[in-house]
Amino acid sequence: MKIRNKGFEVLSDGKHNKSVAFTREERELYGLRGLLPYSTVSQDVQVKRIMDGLKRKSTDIERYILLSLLHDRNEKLFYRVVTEYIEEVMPIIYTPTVGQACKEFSNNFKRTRGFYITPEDKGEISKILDNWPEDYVKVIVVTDGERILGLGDLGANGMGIPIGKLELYCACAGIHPHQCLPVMLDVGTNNDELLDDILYLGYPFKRLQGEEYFELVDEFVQAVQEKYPKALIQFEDFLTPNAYTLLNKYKDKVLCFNDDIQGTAAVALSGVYASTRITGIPFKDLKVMFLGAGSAATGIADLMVAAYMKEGLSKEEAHRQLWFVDVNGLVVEGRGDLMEHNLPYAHSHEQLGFEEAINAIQPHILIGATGVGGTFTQTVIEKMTALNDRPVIFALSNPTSKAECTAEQAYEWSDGKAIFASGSPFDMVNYKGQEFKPGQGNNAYVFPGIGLGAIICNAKNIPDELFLVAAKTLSDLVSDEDIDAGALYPKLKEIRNLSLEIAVAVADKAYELGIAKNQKPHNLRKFITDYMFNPEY
Ligand SMILES: NC(=O)C1=CN([C@@H]2O[C@H](COP(=O)(O)OP(=O)(O)OC[C@H]3O[C@@H](n4cnc5c(N)ncnc54)[C@H](OP(=O)(O)O)[C@@H]3O)[C@@H](O)[C@H]2O)C=CC1
Ligand SMILES: CC(=O)C(=O)O
Ligand SMILES: [Mg+2]
Repeated sequence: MKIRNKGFEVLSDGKHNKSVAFTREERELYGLRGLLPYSTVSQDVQVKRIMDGLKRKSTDIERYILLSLLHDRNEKLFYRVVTEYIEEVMPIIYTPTVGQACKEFSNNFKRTRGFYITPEDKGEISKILDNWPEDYVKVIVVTDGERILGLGDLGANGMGIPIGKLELYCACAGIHPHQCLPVMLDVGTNNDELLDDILYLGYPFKRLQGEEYFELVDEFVQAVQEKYPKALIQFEDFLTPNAYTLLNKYKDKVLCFNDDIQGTAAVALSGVYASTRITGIPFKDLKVMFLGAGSAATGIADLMVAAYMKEGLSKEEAHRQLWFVDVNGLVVEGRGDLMEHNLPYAHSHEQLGFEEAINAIQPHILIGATGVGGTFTQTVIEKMTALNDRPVIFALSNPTSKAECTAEQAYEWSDGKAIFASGSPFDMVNYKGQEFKPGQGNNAYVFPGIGLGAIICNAKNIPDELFLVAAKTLSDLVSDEDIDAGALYPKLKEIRNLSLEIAVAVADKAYELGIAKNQKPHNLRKFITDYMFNPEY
């Protein structure tokens, strides 16, 4: 470790600070004598102090604040805690608590993290980007805060999402923290409550829209390309029409992806693959019904089409296996209210309500991505159970309050038959004396590994093949023991290894496709392992 500062500056530099873990020699060297209490403790003991501190807090938002202050104070200790206790800590730094943290972002704002761009920066984004202190940014997560989880337009308060996603990049895939850049494209908000709140810290105007909006995003993308030409841009939580416009504009030219469309697709497809090991239904025969026809659901369907085609189905046959229901009922031909991404799935059929549609289509799998809690009612789950020995139910909406149904409801209403996964975590459920462990169908299982693979090989772009290979790799890592327990995903505590395996597969595929700009290392797995950030002192 190279530290140039002395004394208090060392202790207030989160990147290097070890606090009471500084040894006698280090205290002498960095001018810390007299500035710390006598005892020198190990990082293990510091981890224990933090975990004890978390237990003493009475709410998750207080735990979020404790961890966020730790992140500022001592980066390595923060990542040791997150890496070692990922199952306990992920629900705090990520969904569901990050939803609450975003709502309260302005109120709880203490120390800045990340980069803010507003319409006032037009023409100067490149210049102000020079204020960012790091030279080697590799991963950028950017949002404009218009669709934060299922919570709607949270404006600049949505900054909690890029921060949380990048924390997962470092903890789950070992990206180096100084190579991460959270970005808030603060183009205003249409949320009147925020605009009326004197504590709101964002750009206090209505959202920039149309041409001007896309020009600002374009200037940002160009500025990043110039300053950090190897950086991956992850678009996150944009409103669906903008999410698609931006993805279609940049996906072939820039190293980027939309996590809600493509990351979610990979994690859901992985769960679908795994479900076939439980139900015994061949993948190509699966009929899937989506509730919600936005970016998350359509992204999944589009990747499933590619997966079906790999199994020999034609594009048209693949589309026919996938059915959507939205607020206005079954998505069918001739409906005048559909968006472009819905059209391939608007089949010739009479228009029906959700429950009638389940009866008519008889899906094996139900995937909810509505952003509306409770939309999988008891009747819906009972209908799915009447049609299937083992109905597969994904309630993907976040945070927990927006889940289409809870884990407990899925198991109770299906009399223990449902194979269930949700976007936000649920605890184990005991139903009629049997223990059920719900899976977490969240893109957090895949985006860190996909991003790691893409930056390691310096991919030109991220085509669908890379998401397909990520999905397959993850599903192959679900153990027989997990499958026997009805789980669709491996245990979260294995996430670092899962991300490594996904990264290897993604980079390998990029080399095979000829889109990797870096030379292929002799031993790709070792090369990636050697790169990965280790939070131990
Ligand atoms: N688990 C995971 O990894 C991920 C989960 N998500 C979650 O998915 C949710 C949706 O995100 P996204 O697709 O981007 O949002 P969108 O707003 O694009 O999509 C929501 C869709 O649901 C429809 N809808 C709303 N209410 C109902 C209802 N009562 N019945 C049927 N359909 C309804 C909407 O119709 P209309 O437009 O007509 O209102 C729209 O088609 C969010 O909660 C988000 O947190 C997203 C990404 C990843
Ligand atoms: C998980 C995620 O990306 C979302 O809910 O938007
Ligand atoms: Mg998202």
